[in-house]
Amino acid sequence: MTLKLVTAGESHGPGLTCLVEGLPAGLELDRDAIDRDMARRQLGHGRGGRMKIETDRAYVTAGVRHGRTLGGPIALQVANRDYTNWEERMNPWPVEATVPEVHLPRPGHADLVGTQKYGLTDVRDILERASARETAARVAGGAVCKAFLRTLGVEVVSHVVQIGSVHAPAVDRELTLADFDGIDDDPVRCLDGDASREMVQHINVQRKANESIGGVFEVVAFGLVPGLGSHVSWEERLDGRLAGAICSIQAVKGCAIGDAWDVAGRPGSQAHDEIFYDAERGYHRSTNHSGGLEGGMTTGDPLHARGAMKPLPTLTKPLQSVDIDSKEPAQALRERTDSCTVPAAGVVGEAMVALVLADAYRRKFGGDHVDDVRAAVDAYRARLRQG
Ligand SMILES: Cc1cc2nc3c(=O)[nH]c(=O)nc-3n(C[C@H](O)[C@H](O)[C@H](O)COP(=O)(O)O)c2cc1C
Ligand SMILES: C=C(O[C@@H]1CC(C(=O)O)=C[C@@H](OP(=O)(O)O)[C@H]1O)C(=O)O
Repeated sequence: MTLKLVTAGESHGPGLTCLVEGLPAGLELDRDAIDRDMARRQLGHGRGGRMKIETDRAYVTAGVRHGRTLGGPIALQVANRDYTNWEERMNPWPVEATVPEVHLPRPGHADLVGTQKYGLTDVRDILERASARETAARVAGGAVCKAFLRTLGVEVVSHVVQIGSVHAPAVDRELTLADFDGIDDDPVRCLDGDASREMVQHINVQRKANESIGGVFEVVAFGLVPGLGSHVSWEERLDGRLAGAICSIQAVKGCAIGDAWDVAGRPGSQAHDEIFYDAERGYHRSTNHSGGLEGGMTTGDPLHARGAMKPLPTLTKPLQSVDIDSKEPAQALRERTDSCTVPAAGVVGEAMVALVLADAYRRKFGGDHVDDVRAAVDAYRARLRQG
């Protein structure tokens, strides 16, 4: 049994759809919890004018009855409020008006290579689907995956560790779920108050200088069983699945599992997590450099996966480009834009990690009803406790 998530929709079209296929029947869903994640993705200092227009909600149109999943595909719909301002330009059907084409590709966006690949002359035919508006649909589906994980004792959270050149101080202990209480009240979703203030300042300064800003977020998952994923084939190794899911987020260019970049420069004796055993705790480790993954499998320690985001491509002082109609030099398209979305990307990262982990639970434990899954997980945990 595997889990699939598919999205459809354009940034300024009528709306977005997410289909989640492969969850068991009987899973209780909390509408408010789903919409909380939708709202969290819209937050963060550095967002642009579009977020003042949208108030995202996920409407369930299939796969759920009276708050419980039925075992079939779940369909979630998110409306684009902005569509009313774009109805002529984005109508699915022909319109009377002449809609001018966009011919100025932005360096760093999908604009140029998309028109080349698909043989299109209007950059809008590419940018509408390339836009990270699509992540609203992913977060709706991710919230359903989180509900599944929550019934198995797993929580997925995130925080921002870098904005532009400002880094949050390293934490020299394992984070706990309690550390994340109230993090959504912070304007950049950073755990350190001083760093947060500096990050906000940095965004303000860069935005004023017509710049966009990237950074790094970290997703942390608590409460996992050891042994999700597998060492036996490259496709089953969870490191690869997580890195793929995180790097699939628009503008994310790198993923680090645990202390990846740091341990690359250390001797082995300072890179690995020594193993201990006592009757009460069973096997355990006193450090977590591995980020909770060894041999492509979860160790049972908190899972840490970071995503490095490049600065957003749309600039208020545009870069050099070429008009794809006249082939003359021109400045890139200047559009309304966010200046920094690392906090939002962290929430999208949660959704993608939740999808990969929920899929890993489905692969390992199967089950048609959520009670069957819980029973299988409990039996597995009991076996591990026996040593
Ligand atoms: C939540 C979120 C919001 C984004 N907002 C913008 C934006 O306002 N302007 C922009 O140019 N890029 C934005 N991006 C990034 C682009 O969508 C992304 O750079 C583009 O799709 C090209 O893909 P690539 O950078 O992965 O190559 C955003 C990304 C995320 C995750
Ligand atoms: C709409 C969202 O993100 C958008 C992603 C995006 C891009 O180019 O990726 C460009 C901006 O959209 P617009 O062109 O309408 O201002 C962002 O606001 C969202 O996150 O919901």
